Amino acid sequence: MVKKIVLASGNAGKLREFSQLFASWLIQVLPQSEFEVSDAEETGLSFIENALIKARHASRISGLPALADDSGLAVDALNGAPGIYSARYSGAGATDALNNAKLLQALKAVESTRRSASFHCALAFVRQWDDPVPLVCSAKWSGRILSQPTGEQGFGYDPLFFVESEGMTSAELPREVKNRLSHRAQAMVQFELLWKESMQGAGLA
Ligand SMILES: O=P(O)(O)OP(=O)(O)OP(=O)(O)OC[C@H]1O[C@@H](n2cnc3c(O)ncnc32)[C@H](O)[C@@H]1O
Ligand SMILES: [Mg+2]
Repeated sequence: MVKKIVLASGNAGKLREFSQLFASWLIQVLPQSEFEVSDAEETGLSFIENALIKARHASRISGLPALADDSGLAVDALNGAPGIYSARYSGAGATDALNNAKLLQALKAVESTRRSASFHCALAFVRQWDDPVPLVCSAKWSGRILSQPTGEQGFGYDPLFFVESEGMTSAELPREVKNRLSHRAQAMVQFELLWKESMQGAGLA
């Protein structure tokens, strides 16, 4: 029975959201920093490939099952950029603020009706580093990119991501609302199903 897993992420915003999303689970979820896991090189070409790379890397170093999240923002008017490069969009020394500034610059001439975008989240879970049957799932969350940052919650591109159904940015949403609607929240719903199915398959639930 899996009782302890490593969360293969160095992103404080993600770790905060996962601690809320895992709150009702009966397992211990430990950040990779507790095992001195270095950041893996994200050499994949898709969110799913990168999530698997990160999960295998954290599991190999920690010796524990590992879950990784690879996520990012795809802007339609930019042909899906920054996509898997979302964290590195503004180059070496990228920060959330620099990434947001670069995105606003790239969309400067694009009118509001053409600023549709989506957040994507891929989750990959491995029981051991070379697990041949990882649990993999993904989800997206649609919105629109504003012309100036609004809101203080969340992280990353949240202050620019306007959620039509709520009439505010994801950085203005109460955290329990983001944790119900977001790409990460939706991927977690799928992950929970896969997890339960795999535990049943193993005769553990
Ligand atoms: O790889 P790890 O260690 O998990 O941390 P990271 O920050 O490098 O994470 P990614 O490689 O998955 O890159 C994700 C990027 O997409 C952005 N992003 C992902 N989910 C987001 C969310 O819920 N709200 C705002 N931005 C998000 C985030 O700010 C990063 O720039
Ligand atoms: Mg990363």
